Amino acid sequence: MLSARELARVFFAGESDEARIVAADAFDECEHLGAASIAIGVFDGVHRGHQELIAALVRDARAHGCKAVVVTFDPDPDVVVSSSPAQKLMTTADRLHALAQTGVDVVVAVPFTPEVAVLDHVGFLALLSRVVDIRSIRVGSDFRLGRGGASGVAEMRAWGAVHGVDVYGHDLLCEGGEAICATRIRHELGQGHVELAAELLGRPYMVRGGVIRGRHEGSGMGFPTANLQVPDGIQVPADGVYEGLVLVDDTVWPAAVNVGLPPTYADDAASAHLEANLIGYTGDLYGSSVSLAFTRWLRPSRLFDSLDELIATVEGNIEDIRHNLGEQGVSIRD
Ligand SMILES: Cc1cc2nc3c(=O)[nH]c(=O)nc-3n(C[C@H](O)[C@H](O)[C@H](O)COP(=O)(O)O)c2cc1C
Ligand SMILES: Nc1ncnc2c1ncn2[C@@H]1O[C@H](COP(=O)(O)OP(=O)(O)O)[C@@H](O)[C@H]1O
Repeated sequence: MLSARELARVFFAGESDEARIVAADAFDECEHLGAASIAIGVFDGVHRGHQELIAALVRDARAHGCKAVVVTFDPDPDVVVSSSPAQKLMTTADRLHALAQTGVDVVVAVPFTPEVAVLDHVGFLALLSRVVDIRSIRVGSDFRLGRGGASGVAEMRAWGAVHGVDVYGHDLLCEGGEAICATRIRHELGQGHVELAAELLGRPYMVRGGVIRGRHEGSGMGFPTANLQVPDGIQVPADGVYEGLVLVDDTVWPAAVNVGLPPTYADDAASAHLEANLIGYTGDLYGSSVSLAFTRWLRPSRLFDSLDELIATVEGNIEDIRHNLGEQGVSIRD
């Protein structure tokens, strides 16, 4: 099992080192924050590439003797401008929370309204100047802003030259010869490659959800499962069986996870689509909110001819996980 500190990081459950968050609904009333180096982006996933860019932002701020401010959007612009938005790696709340743990001073969420969507860099930077006195700007080298992506690094540099603001186009961090980006991570999750996704993210992929009632058959089979309802629009890894970690209150439990309609019970509408057996847990989870991190792909879900075979196979998976992650919960506050 990971250390308490690492587990807290997986679930963004740390309480220290948190930056101030100016949420989108507080943007209009936000007081002026003073001089700042800023980074602008959506930052879905807050993956290793984002983390590297933000570490460079913190250095920019130090060099300019001012605050480090991450500027992001709520909602994710893709949800507003695209007719078929991608599944997201994080809710906005988690995105802001994860950004607030990167060592910056402030995270500002700009409300992504239709009016903001049409602004080019000149209009957008004027809007931002209401809350910060911009000293430097750092964006990914492929960054685009405005209607049809009208403004990029070159346009922002030209603006910076006039206003005495340094503009840095940050080279995208690569892994395996390819840039790390949210689309790539979504693709890997869609293939069930949760270990590769974790390598790109810098931590295991995590979703949160409420525990709902299922067919109540798990307990009878010897492995009760918490059925999770993940918010709409949030990506879930490909159907299959995984090893995972589940956070309940302050405790992380090793877990055996099934994603997708169980093939053996596919015609039962009450079957769970995402369920986890928490190893070592006894109690009632109905109605509670839990977080689930995917640590290892185990096998595809399959159709079993007999119940005994299903139970023996799942018990084998649980045994494997118990061996790998232990057989009890670990507090993240230790
Ligand atoms: C680790 C794990 C692996 C599972 N693998 C399969 C599988 O391969 N095929 C299948 O039909 N169901 C599989 N299941 C789902 C079980 O059939 C399901 O937990 C059981 O039917 C209870 O459903 P309920 O929670 O809706 O009562 C798996 C469940 C778990 C927790
Ligand atoms: N170790 C455990 N792992 C998961 N859920 C557990 C565990 N122990 C008790 N539970 C409880 O049992 C419920 C699951 O029981 P189950 O028979 O599978 O019913 P359902 O079909 O409603 O999920 C969970 O929602 C939770 O409240």
